Amino acid sequence: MSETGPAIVEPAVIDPVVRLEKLTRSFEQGGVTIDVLRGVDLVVHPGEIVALLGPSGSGKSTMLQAIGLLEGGFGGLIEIAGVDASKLGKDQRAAVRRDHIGFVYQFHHLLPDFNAIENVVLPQLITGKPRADCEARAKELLDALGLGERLEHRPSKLSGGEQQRVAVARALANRPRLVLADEPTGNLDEATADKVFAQFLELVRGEGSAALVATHNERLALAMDRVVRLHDGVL
Ligand SMILES: Nc1ncnc2c1ncn2[C@@H]1O[C@H](COP(=O)(O)OP(=O)(O)OP(=O)(O)O)[C@@H](O)[C@H]1O
Repeated sequence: MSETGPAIVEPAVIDPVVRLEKLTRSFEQGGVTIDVLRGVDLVVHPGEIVALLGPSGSGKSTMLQAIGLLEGGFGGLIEIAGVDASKLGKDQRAAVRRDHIGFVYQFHHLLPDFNAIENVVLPQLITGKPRADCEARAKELLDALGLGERLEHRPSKLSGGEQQRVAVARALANRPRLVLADEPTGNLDEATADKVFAQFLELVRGEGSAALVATHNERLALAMDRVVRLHDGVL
């Protein structure tokens, strides 16, 4: 021990991946105002995998759109990786999405004219990374998802579960700090959904990303680190 005693180690200050405070969103429909989100508070920490449950129409997708910085019209605070989104313009929001967030939807939204590996390479190319590195990363992810023999297949030649696994690889390609998933296995039969979701969780955990997963499925929710429920516009 030195004369001055042991070094004092300051705890590292790590920003939450997501911080919402009093998030609100209303929609006008036929002259009626519907208050969908009425003051949602949420913190998601780095590497944490959170299930977002709630009945149909409770606002789960609306919440993911807010966090994904996909739409305006929200009240309250939305902070992503320590950045206050309300202070950002359109291009800066797009940059935060590109650098920090990966998306998986209920339907895969893969580009039909590109094969599996190309679908995972494309979102990486816009970051300016060399193509060979993008391809190596895509191959690594698709291999990990058991699609090593399907790299050259277009989406129409893949099964529903395989298509969704390519979508998972695409979401993780740029090593996002946060994955937003909206019913990621909602379009699959139960057995396939369980298998794909287990692979999704393993990969997200292995990558150290945080995830917020909207689902109706209580069984899937139990496999995650924490469950939050949206009810009457609040968590
Ligand atoms: N662009 C919009 N214009 C008007 N109303 C909207 C709009 N988007 C969503 N809503 C309404 O907001 C409410 C919440 O919708 P949202 O899709 O977020 O719910 P959800 O919990 O994801 O539902 P589900 O589980 O069925 O997907 C619904 O009543 C919906 O009709």
